[in-house]
Amino acid sequence: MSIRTSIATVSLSGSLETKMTAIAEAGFDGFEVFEPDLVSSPQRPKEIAARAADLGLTIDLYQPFRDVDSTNPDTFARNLIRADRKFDVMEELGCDLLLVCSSPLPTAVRDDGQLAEQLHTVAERAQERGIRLAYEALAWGAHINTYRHAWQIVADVDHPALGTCLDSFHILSRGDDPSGIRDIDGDKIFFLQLADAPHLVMDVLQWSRHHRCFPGQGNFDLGAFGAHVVASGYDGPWSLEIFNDVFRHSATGRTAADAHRSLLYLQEQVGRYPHATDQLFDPPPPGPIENIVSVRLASGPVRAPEVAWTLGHLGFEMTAAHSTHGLQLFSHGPLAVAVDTTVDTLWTAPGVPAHLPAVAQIGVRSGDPGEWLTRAHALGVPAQAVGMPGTDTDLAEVVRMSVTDATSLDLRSRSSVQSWLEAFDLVPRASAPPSSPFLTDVDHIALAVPADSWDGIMLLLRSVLGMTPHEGQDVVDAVGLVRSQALTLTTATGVIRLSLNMVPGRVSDTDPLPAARRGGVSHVAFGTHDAIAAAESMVARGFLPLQISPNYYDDLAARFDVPGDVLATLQRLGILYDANGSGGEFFHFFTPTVGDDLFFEVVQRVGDYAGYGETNSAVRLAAQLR
Ligand SMILES: O=C(O)c1ccc(O)c(O)c1
Ligand SMILES: [Mg+2]
Repeated sequence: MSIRTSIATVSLSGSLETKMTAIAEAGFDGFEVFEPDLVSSPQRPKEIAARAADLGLTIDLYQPFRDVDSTNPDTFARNLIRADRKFDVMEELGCDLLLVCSSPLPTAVRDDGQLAEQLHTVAERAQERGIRLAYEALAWGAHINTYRHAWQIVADVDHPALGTCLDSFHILSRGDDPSGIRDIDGDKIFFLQLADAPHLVMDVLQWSRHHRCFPGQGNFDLGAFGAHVVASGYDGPWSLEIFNDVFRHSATGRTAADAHRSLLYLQEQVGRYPHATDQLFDPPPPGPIENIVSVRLASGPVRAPEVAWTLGHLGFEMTAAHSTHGLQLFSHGPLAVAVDTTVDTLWTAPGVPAHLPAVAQIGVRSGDPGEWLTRAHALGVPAQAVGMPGTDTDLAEVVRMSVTDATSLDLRSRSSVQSWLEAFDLVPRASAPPSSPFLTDVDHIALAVPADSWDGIMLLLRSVLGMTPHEGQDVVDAVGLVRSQALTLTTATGVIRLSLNMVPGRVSDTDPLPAARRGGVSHVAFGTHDAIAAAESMVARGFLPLQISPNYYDDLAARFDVPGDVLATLQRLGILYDANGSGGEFFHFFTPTVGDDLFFEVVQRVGDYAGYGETNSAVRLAAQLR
């Protein structure tokens, strides 16, 4: 037996029919009918039931009610009549579980005894119709707003047709301790709703109605939460109830697929706790992984010279070109950057203009890409084994998955990295690579992602790869706001760091803002042991440092004890600085943007500095926009 998966129709966009189809295709077992979806549907409840059955879906819960109890006797009497009519609908739907939320109204009953009495009355009537009630505490309920209090009332009523519904959002948003769930009789938990959310400081009702997301997309510890639920003995469906403004207009099928993946991922998380049930989905573990070994940039023919020129400043030299694929290989010490100069290499969604240049491919070395393929497929990610053009590389040597519409992640075996390099003309276009390389590795890659792909990408990186998200960041500057989120993965050979950037909201392509602001800017950051020496070498190659405001260096002098001569050098070379208070330091500098949407960074980490110089982002953006 496996855990049954379910999702509330409110979590998806489109008509009820569209939602049901997507829910079935994504692999769910059932769904919750959200009242407005039913009321606006042209299908009668019987037809909805028939369609659900055709799709192999059960209707697990119906939620037409938020305010059953009332201090006004007339209102309560009217609510009972309303309940009877809704029981009729449920009979036709073939659904026997009704959600009852704690009332947020001023007329909510505030006396536990009276509330128990009213719920008992409704439970009696439900039982006559073969229906059960699941009572849920809303975080903003007028009187009942904690799961413990809701459970207390349910225990007091002690009626077979009344149980409780747990919703992770209402519990975790309040900072409540979920461990008390272990003490609830699992048979009396009639339903489980799961939602994640990003940490936000705002009114809890607005937070709930607009910013919930799927498990693995936000900041709640749902693994621990799920372990408490398992310990209670609950064995009903795990259902997603996600109110999210972006999902309301995103592609239904893609959101449903992400939703289902989130429940698989959550089960894997819960399975790491002791005494977890063997009903939990247990995907194949992550494969071996090392570091980023190659980057492929889509530049197109027009931007190619500009990209080559910038890479030249960074100390890269074009060492080879691909005979048939329009690829140029730039090398610097151990680093390989392939520049794709063809016109058709940037895949974008229909109607989305291809901004160039872009990070098209990130190559990561793995001892066994095949293991990643198995894991990705188990989690429903359409990863592929690909062959290298011009080689007879074994197919399982490279495993590719799309991260964004424009960027793929390639897991490459050691031999495929070699054959990838060998696929280029062996006749070098330039002399030997620079004798003393000053860049050591790819420190991090930042990808600009569209707002409606953000949550799906987070889930992909966290679920399949097991990356860990860090505190998100909003960078506000003269022309708007960029949200950024770093994720890391500690590997056998170091740390893979990716960061996602987006400009929240929809900005049209005809917007007078600089193009770079439409979706944030991507960048590739190379590591160095000595940022000052690296910058000097680059200046010797013709690099013009970004002009950073002198005010920034005045501020540095005020915040840190940087010696005056070092400060003068940093300023001359356009190097920014940060320190973490425990001896860790960070030196970094940037190229201007190449085209509209890409730049490069050089970073030096000292000690245990683990950040990205986030505090300097606004200064960097201002300098690049000038
Ligand atoms: O926002 C609400 O009103 C609402 C309704 C039903 C739920 O299960 C819930 O968690 C929230
Ligand atoms: Mg709920």
